[in-house]
Amino acid sequence: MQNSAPPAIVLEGLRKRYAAGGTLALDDVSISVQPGEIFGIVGRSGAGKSTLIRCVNLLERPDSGQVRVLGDDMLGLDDAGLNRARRGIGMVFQHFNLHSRRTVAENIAFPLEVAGVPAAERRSRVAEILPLVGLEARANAYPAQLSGGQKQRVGIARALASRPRVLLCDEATSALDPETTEEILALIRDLRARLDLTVLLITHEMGVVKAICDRVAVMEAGRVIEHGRVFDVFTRPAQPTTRRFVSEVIGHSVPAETIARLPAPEAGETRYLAHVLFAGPNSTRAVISQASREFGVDYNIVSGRIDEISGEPFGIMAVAAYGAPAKVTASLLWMQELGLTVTPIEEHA
Ligand SMILES: Nc1ncnc2c1ncn2[C@@H]1O[C@H](COP(=O)(O)OP(=O)(O)OP(=O)(O)O)[C@@H](O)[C@H]1O
Repeated sequence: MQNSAPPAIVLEGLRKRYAAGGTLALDDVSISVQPGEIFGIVGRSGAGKSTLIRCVNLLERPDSGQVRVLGDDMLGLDDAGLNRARRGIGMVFQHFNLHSRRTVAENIAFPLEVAGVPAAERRSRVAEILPLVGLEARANAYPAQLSGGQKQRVGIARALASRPRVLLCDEATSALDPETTEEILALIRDLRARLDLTVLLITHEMGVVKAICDRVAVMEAGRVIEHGRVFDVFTRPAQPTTRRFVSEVIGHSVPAETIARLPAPEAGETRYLAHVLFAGPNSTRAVISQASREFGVDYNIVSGRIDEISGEPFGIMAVAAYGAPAKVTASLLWMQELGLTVTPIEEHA
């Protein structure tokens, strides 16, 4: 998705402090999103994600820094300019934010009504959007009659009403069950391709990033601590926080019964359980047997599987290493130097 076109969104050196003397919600944050890209921002609660995404359409104003969207210098626009620019930026919310007394069609038409679009044009635009989100049959339903997934489809349709080129998704699937989450993510991916959208999303779930993002930035305490192609960040996370996020998705804990069946370490030895993740042509099996030979460490392979991100495969193994503590450590460091990612497995998880 990288290309030479100017970025659709550029955030540069953003700082934001809500209260004098309070902590920085954004501390020198810079990201740039290419046209057509799905860019994810992931972080724990309080990391600054909402503040950041709300700075894109200036629902929140940064104290300093630059915000450029589709070529507009957002902070330099007057009210009329800002209204125009905002029509090019749709936003989808976690809790849908629908009007309960308006039908699906009326909810979708709402932003057009606010923008003064004539009724006939509103109707034809709504008729155009409903099939895009699979809601043709529910035009006259009220939000209370819809499932969570359908409500979010309305939220997405409303965000698309003014034909934006940029879609901001603020935890758009966090209120949905896993199956509905998958459906909505597939819909967003499909709409990106059909409507040529650029998507910036925030989430606390690495599963969402793995499912649809091209690139990701990881936030912590108001800063971007790591960013890159999703495949690279998943297979070679550099920061401990990123490693924890990644292990949520690809390093599920090994069942206690499995661990109980593993031999105990002998006197003077240690047993170290880890996930070993590899990408590209490296054969994990060869690495494991070489590590065994060269470091005198026994590797017991507990489980192994192949997964993929954006069509690129990678392998993940759970291993138990047995040997003298210093040798086990040295062998694992050697694997990391080869580019494999080693994450400890909690024995009590
Ligand atoms: N309106 C506000 N007034 C004061 N402080 C705020 C406000 N909004 C956010 N904050 C503070 O700014 C920091 C970043 O919050 P933000 O909501 O951007 O993080 P987040 O990563 O989106 O977390 P969450 O998922 O919980 O919303 C936090 O310390 C938060 O308490």
